[in-house]
Amino acid sequence: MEPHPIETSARIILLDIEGTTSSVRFVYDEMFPFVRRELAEFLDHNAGKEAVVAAAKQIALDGGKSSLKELVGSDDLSTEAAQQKLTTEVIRQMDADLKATGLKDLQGQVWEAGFRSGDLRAHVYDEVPGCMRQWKEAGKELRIYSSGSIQAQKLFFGHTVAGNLLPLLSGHYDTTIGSKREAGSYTKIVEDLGCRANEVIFLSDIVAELDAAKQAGLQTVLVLRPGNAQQENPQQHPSLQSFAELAIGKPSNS
Ligand SMILES: CSCCC(=O)C(=O)COP(=O)(O)O
Ligand SMILES: [Mg+2]
Repeated sequence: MEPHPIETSARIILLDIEGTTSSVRFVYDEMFPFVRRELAEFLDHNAGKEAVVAAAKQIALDGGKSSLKELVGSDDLSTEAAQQKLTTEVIRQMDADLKATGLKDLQGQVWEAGFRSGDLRAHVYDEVPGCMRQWKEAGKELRIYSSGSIQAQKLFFGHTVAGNLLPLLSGHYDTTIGSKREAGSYTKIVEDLGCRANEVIFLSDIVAELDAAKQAGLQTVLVLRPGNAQQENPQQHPSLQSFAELAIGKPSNS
């Protein structure tokens, strides 16, 4: 039996990445292990860069320290000892699967070499590129809201298994605008977009994120992909297994 389409007249389609456009497995089996493997060498070559020190400072704060100095014993990362202490904290935060801004910033910087060399090619589900193109041609604006940093999002969509999808995207949001589980973050996104909340439809694999978006007045859709974590109370949101089930441009009942 054909799945029932989800009809929406939303003008802006806001997409999550992990578990929505792309498989959780790619992130956990390829992207995160890349960081664990390459971090020490990355720090060896890049520890003096302002962007790396800025991420390290945020990692220290996100980890409950008052400063970088409290975490690594100095205000910079010039010594091997400081780099090792930072590495230990990064691994601790990754083991805890923190979606913290500093960790995501540093991960994005480490992934850059992987995406540019071709070691990493971002997974997207088969129908995703075609649907994104179709939506864009129909006049919809496509944007990303992910815990992955904006830099990482651009690398990701610029280097997918289906080629460069970045030109299809009109904008990006990450946790610098706020947590994906807080309604206020979606209100800020709507303010940035300069539209009404119900002109935006948010697609995600996580009910807590959709609850927050719905509270802010956005339309929401739960994306069910193989390997996604089981969600509690999913019935609050319409759901789909493929982007092809989203029927755009039709009257919305929201
Ligand atoms: C380019 S995003 C890499 C994956 C990642 O780090 C992440 O946290 C994705 O989380 P999402 O909010 O997209 O579910
Ligand atoms: Mg997700």
